[in-house]
Amino acid sequence: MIHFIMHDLSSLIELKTCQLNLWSSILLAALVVEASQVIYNVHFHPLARYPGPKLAAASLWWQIWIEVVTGQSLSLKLVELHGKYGDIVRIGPNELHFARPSAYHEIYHQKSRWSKDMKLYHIFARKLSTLTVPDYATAKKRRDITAPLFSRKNVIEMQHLVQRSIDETCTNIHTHITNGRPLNLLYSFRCCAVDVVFSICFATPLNASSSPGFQSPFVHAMHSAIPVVPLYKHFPIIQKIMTLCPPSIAVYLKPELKGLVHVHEMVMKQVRELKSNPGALTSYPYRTIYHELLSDKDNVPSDMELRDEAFLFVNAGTDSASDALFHGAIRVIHNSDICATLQKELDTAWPRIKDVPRLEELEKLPYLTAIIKESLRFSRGVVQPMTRVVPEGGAQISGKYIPGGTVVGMSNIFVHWNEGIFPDHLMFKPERWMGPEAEALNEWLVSFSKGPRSCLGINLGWCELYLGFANFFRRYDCRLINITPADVTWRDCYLP
Ligand code: HEM
Repeated sequence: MIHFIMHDLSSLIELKTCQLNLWSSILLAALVVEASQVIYNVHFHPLARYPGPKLAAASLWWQIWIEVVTGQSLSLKLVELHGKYGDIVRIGPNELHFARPSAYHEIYHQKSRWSKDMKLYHIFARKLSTLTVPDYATAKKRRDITAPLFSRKNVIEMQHLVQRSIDETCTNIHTHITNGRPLNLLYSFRCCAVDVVFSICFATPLNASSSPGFQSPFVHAMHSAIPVVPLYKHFPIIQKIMTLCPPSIAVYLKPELKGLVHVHEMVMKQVRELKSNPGALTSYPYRTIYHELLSDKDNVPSDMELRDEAFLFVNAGTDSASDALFHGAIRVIHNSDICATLQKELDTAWPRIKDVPRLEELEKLPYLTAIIKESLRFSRGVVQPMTRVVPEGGAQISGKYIPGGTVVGMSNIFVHWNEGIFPDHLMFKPERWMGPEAEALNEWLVSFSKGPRSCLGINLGWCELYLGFANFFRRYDCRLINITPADVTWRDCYLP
């Protein structure tokens, strides 16, 4: 008996030792592979001759350290790195970042057919949308479908919808004023912008602009979801798990997401109704994205494609426009001379408050136009380098040959903060956009990006900014309470 037990015990020990040996061999093999990869990346990779932190060249963990562990802004870190290493910096084993402004036009140029780098663009849970489709050809087809909705002609026709959301925002602002309560400017602009997207794109009201205190649960949810972007960028698995998580559990884990879940259900309901009964579109008061997306009977998008496209427009159209309004407005309010000059121009062009001018008239106002451009320059838009993949055969960027397959990008702050182009770049100076030399400056306003993947909603964005600034400063005299523009800090999470 004892003999048998001893025998079993020794086989068990042998098995355990064997398992242990197996695990240590696997671990050792993994370490050898990783170490060889690091040696290859640093010394033999085609990008090995480009300067930059050795750790960044060695492994992706350098970016994870910067963005996820220490919570720094990649774009701000890049300012420091370019100061040290020059115009081109290697910021990943296969990634280069550029600082010379002319490189912006070389990467995001109109003739470029370069793909988006999915390491960045998978951060969007909505994979099937125009923004997240990586290759040029597929994206072009997708863009062409909804482009008529965002053409200048259509935006001019539909501007009353933008004005309607602004009027609703102003009614809510009025309630604040009569109750003597201060206004959360960022949230009021966010609510207005999201309502514009809902009315133009879906012909469905969200009524965020009327929410008490502009505390729309949806806007709140969107805002609280942004800081998680760097984590999703580097650990897509976490995002996948969160996407698969049933809404009730997601809300239980993060109650702020309630508004997002509600809107998700709202969008899905509209999508399912239209898929089962496309004829219902004839009862809509005007054309929406669904009219365009469902127009090709031979190529009907899936429910998921429709949902992803819908969410793209909400995401793309909300923060960008409202951030520009916010950053511009606080700077205008902060500087009484700028504010007075703007209000004088608006009072002259818009003498009777009830006769609201049209976009076409506002576009002729030079100071308002200059305010908008300077606000766009200050608001940063998509601040993270929008990464693209250099096609086979390579390309010339910043005077250097860049091999095919390299991921390249440039944050817009390297253009908008360039002293040579924008002297005193940290000062809000609308005048820089006026006068004889100002025309040449337009090429350096890159908030909407450039090239075939630049902003599809640019005309709508401009419309919101013209009507938004004009209405706000024609109707109200404001002052900042317990805050100056310098107090507004930001962190790069794709958007600021
Ligand atoms: C001031 C307002 C806006 C700014 C500054 C802005 C900026 C941008 C930027 C920089 C991109 C390129 C993103 C990238 O490649 O990573 C982009 C793309 C896009 N924007 Fe805007 N945007 C604004 C408003 C809007 C609006 C109102 C809409 C529509 C409702 C919109 C729809 C889109 C779409 C569909 C794309 C994807 C284009 C593509 O990938 O081919 N944007 N926007």
